[in-house]
Amino acid sequence: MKICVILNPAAGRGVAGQRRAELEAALRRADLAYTLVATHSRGGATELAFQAIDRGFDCLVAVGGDGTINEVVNGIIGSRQRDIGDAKLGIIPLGTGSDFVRALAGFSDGDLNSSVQRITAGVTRPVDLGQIVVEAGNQELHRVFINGLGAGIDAQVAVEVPKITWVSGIGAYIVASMRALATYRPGVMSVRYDGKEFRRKLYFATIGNGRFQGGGFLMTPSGVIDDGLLDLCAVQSLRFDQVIRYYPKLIEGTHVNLRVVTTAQARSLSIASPRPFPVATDGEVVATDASAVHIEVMPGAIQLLA
Ligand SMILES: Nc1ncnc2c1ncn2[C@@H]1O[C@H](COP(=O)(O)OP(=O)(O)OP(=O)(O)O)[C@@H](O)[C@H]1O
Repeated sequence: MKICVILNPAAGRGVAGQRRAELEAALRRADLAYTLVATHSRGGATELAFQAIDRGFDCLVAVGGDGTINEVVNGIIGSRQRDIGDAKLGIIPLGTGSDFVRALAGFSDGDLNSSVQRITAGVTRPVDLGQIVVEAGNQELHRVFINGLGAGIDAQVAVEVPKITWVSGIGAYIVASMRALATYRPGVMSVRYDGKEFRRKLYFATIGNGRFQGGGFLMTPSGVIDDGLLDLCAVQSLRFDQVIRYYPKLIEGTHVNLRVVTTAQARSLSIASPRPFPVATDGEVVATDASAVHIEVMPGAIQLLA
């Protein structure tokens, strides 16, 4: 295995960068031959993944949070589709939310030694991905996600977070959620999945491959990352008092029993609205003015060192 470690020093609010020396010591202790590259900007991990695969690396290790994993996975799938090469995915989770690894047994955010051991062991398992086409303005955006997609107010939170510079960390997410709640105007959305359809005023429609989103919310409790299916959780437009009452249910996943919530499992889904809506994948904003997003499962599309 020719290993390229792709580190996002900004992940985990800079903790990933601060732990670089510790990470390299763990990799050396494990006697792993590797090349480490660090990202320099947003989206940088996708480009670094392309370059690594082009240079013959067949194992890419994403060091960071869900956004970094997402960028590396997009690099792997993009390279495969363009016949440049292919690679397995390793993960060393050093993120803020690290929602994807929450669904994986044995993974623990910040635990460098056990993450490195998993890469040394070299055992892989196939994991599903979601392939998306977003229609926004005159553009069609193509991406894949590994953990989940948000359309509506949950994506609006991802839009608001970077604007809040006067509070850091989790505080920024709380303020961003408040702002999104205060400003987001839910529109009528049409949701189609495997031949069924409903049209309703929605707060958001979330698609989960994994189970957790938004930094630990059990959004799609039936999500299984290798079942060949994606899980839908669509929440109707709510009154403020309902938001307050229902919000805690997201932590345990009991929101799925509410009448205002529609859940389903499907291989292919689409979300459309005459009112432009934001879309985020794996916590990163893809578009702020989408009119439609089409989502298709890619069963077992990536080999994860697990
Ligand atoms: N060198 C860099 N400087 C600033 N931002 C970067 C850099 N490299 C990558 N990024 C961006 O950092 C953002 C956050 O990365 P990531 O999602 O991995 O960490 P996180 O937000 O702490 O974790 P999580 O998504 O699990 O909560 C991504 O949008 C990514 O594109």
